[in-house]
Amino acid sequence: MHARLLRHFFFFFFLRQKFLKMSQQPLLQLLHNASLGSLELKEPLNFWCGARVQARSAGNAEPVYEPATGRVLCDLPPCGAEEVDQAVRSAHAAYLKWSRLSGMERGRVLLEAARIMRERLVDIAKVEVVNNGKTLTEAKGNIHMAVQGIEYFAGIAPTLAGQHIQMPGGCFAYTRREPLGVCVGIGAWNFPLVLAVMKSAPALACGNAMVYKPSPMAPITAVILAEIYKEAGVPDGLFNVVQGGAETGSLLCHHPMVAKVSFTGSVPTGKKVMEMAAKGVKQVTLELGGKSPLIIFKDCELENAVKGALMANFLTQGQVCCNGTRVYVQRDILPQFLEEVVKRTKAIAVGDPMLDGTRMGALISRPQLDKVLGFVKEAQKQGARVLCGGEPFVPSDPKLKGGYFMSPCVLDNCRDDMTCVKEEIFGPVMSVMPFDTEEEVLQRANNTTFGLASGVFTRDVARAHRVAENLQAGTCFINNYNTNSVVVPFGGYKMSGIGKENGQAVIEYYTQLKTVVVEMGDVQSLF
Ligand SMILES: NC(=O)c1ccc[n+]([C@@H]2O[C@H](COP(=O)([O-])OP(=O)(O)OC[C@H]3O[C@@H](n4cnc5c(N)ncnc54)[C@H](O)[C@@H]3O)[C@@H](O)[C@H]2O)c1
Ligand SMILES: NCCCC=O
Repeated sequence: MHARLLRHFFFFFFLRQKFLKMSQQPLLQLLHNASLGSLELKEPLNFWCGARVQARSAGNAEPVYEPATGRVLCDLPPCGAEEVDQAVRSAHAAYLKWSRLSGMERGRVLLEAARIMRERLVDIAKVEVVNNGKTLTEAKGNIHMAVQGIEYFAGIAPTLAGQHIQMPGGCFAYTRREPLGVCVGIGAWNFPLVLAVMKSAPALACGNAMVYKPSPMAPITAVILAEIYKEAGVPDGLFNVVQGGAETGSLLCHHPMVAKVSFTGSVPTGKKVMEMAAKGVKQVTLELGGKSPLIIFKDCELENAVKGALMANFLTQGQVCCNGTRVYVQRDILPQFLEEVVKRTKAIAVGDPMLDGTRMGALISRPQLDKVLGFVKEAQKQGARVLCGGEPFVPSDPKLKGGYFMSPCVLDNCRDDMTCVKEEIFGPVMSVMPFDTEEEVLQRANNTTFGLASGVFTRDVARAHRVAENLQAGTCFINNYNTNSVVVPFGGYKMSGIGKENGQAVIEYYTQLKTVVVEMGDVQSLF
């Protein structure tokens, strides 16, 4: 009897050890070679104090879907006040250590993180495909961009410096660029890892800590990033992930130990975030939505303009904030433009996002798909003509039958007052309109509350720069579109946002400037 009990004890002890060992494996190792239709997520997706953490309560858990199949990947319980507090406190403790390192030391750790991410690029990209539905080709490009982002800010870290300012009588002042403290990042679902990196890499490079909340629709790769940072040598607690939706986000925005909120998402949520941050006089960066104009003049190189319009509308199933979805084409070339753009849109291979040849995967969710298809129907009712696409698409592979696919759509006969031209659709729908003069098109292009991006195709150099100057948008692409880069500042005008991400400009948004004034003589007192 005694021996049997002992055997049982050792058996369960062995199982427990095995389980503990498993749960300590990096998430990516568990997801190694992720594939569609098979991934099951049992591991916790929160991360603070340097470890993955199970949410306290499984209540209110929301399903996370695999967009290409419609399968449930996991149920995601949201973090509550206690968990948010733990994550913020863990970030604050790490910030006290990290902010004392030199920029060179911080940069070295970030470079190691970039090296690890590059080594695992394909595996991470596959997880992004499973969770987001975008094609593997695009996901690989996204992860490559994330690696570059970490490398870029690793390089910026040692260059952070203040100014020396001479004052009368040999006195002088100097400025110190200091971190803010605990920064919160809140992300959208369309570029899950890229957005987490675009916020965390500059934040960490500047000496801050971060608590990041991914979108509950694409929660996985942020945790992989947390594990990579840890492996690279950041102190435990420096980068944390809390999962949840609006309520968790709002707890983060209100937390008194948070110095800044960097938010990426829609305009309505951005307004709420700004209001919440205002209560604590916290800094905000808002990267919001857009309805960007792309202007194609008759003197353009037509083939490039057509390719540019496709790149401006159909990457990531059209779910890109800066997409040029209002395509203004000078009347003389409209027929040729439409013929070519429709031919190429019809040729876009929609389907299994893991396959090399696929160029369009699945939209993020069933409601998003329905919403986008609804925009197409509404456009038709308002007088637009569907030249191609705009229909649900069912791939032949039975595994993908429940996926959220649609055929990319080109709308002609559009007018500026139509819903499809005024509102952000966030799906693969291009609205095309004719114009006659430069003055007219600029007025129409700027007649919007958005101001994220814009584009112009012309061979006339003077016109290109004149149009770029007069477009009210944070970015203007000349003779291409969506050629964003980590080295170039990105951010919106008007209701599309406040602040910049990427490029050196972002340093301004993750640091504060302290002025030190030095007297070299005696105090001249009036009293
Ligand atoms: N400008 C940019 O760089 C950029 C980049 C990507 C996406 N976007 C925009 O994001 C939108 C699509 O993303 P989405 O649907 O995830 O946006 P969303 O506004 O619904 O959600 C964004 C994030 O905010 C969180 N959130 C929701 N309510 C909140 C609240 N009350 N307090 C705090 N957090 C809250 C969500 O959980 C999510 O993490 C589009 O408008 C797109 O243009 C902008
Ligand atoms: N470069 C990432 C821009 C994301 C917009 O949706």
